[in-house]
Amino acid sequence: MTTIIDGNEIGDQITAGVAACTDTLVGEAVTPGLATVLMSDDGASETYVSMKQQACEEIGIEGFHYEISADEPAETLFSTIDELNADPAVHGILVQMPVPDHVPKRDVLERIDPMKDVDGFHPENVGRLVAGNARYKPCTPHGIQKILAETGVETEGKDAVVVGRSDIVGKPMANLLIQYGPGGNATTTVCHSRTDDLAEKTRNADIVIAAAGVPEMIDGSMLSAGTTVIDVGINRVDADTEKGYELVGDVDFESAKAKADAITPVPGGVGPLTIAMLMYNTVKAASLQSGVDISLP
Ligand SMILES: NC(=O)C1=CN([C@@H]2O[C@H](COP(=O)(O)OP(=O)(O)OC[C@H]3O[C@@H](n4cnc5c(N)ncnc54)[C@H](OP(=O)(O)O)[C@@H]3O)[C@@H](O)[C@H]2O)C=CC1
Ligand SMILES: Nc1nc(=O)c2c([nH]1)NC[C@@H]1CN(c3ccc(C(=O)N[C@@H](CCC(=O)O)C(=O)O)cc3)C=[N+]21
Repeated sequence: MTTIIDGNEIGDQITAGVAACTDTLVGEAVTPGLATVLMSDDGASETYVSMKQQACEEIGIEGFHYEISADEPAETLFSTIDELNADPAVHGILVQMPVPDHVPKRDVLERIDPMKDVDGFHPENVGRLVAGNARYKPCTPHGIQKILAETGVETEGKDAVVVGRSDIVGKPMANLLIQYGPGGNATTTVCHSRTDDLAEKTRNADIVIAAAGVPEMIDGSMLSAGTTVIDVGINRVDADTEKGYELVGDVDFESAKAKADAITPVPGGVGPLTIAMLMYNTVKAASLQSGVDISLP
């Protein structure tokens, strides 16, 4: 029997632990605060940002939301970040990616105070992660680590294949998988659009993590029996539904399920963990900035 991993359930468990930490902080007169900044007219980005704000509300984290029109100069975004860096009520800052083409992404990430960088994208935090001394683990890869642990999937000594090398998902995921200790010690291959014979790589894997942004590109024929399949992809494809689209992953769910030992669905797989780990990092940020100790799950 293939296990269909329930990301909503695992996410809820983590969120409950984070909510308890929030209560501890509030009892010490520290209300964790998360600022989200959206500079895009993209519908999907708006959906994700509002989900993040809703999660804050449910847990008792104070949410601050900023919208900047996509045709504003980069300077407008920079000055918003400067204000949030200086605001003691804001412990975490998330600038929703992607930003418009005229805004230099690297300058945005470097502008955020690394102590408030709850995405973990600032070079200082990336460096710490690579050095094995992470402050804020990037939310999606950290969430995937939690999924694997909760599902009882051992990573040590296993062959893991990460499809995608983005700064948000692929690279930090591979870095976590090769760390020493629990959730790491995997022999990790990172594939991308220039990889020759991807199927040969994925067929040799015990764990496949698909984060390419290409609808249903990994199918059952590319997998060996018994593989754990983590589908990060969230693709909107045109469909005759109320919203006019349907969400599909980077994995062809039915054919992959037939081969897999365990598999995450889309939606309801990795996505809820990304949000849960963002709440986790925000509470950690509030603890680090206030000096109030908490024991995160
Ligand atoms: N569930 C969640 O919480 C989240 C989901 N996502 C989703 O995950 C997916 C990936 O996101 P993100 O990492 O930001 O995407 P990017 O577009 O930044 O990166 C995609 C990566 O996949 C590689 N790639 C593209 N096509 C192929 C191919 N045919 N074969 C092999 N590799 C390929 C690219 O290679 P190259 O570098 O050579 O161009 C690149 O490294 C998207 O669908 C996104 O919506 C993202 C974040 C969170
Ligand atoms: N600075 C920054 N940080 C991010 O973490 C970040 C970002 N930019 N840009 C875009 C990606 C994407 N992302 C998702 C988060 C949750 C779901 C999620 O919860 N999805 C639901 C379904 C959502 C729906 O219905 O559309 C699910 O999979 O069940 C998806 C995608 C965070 N990202």
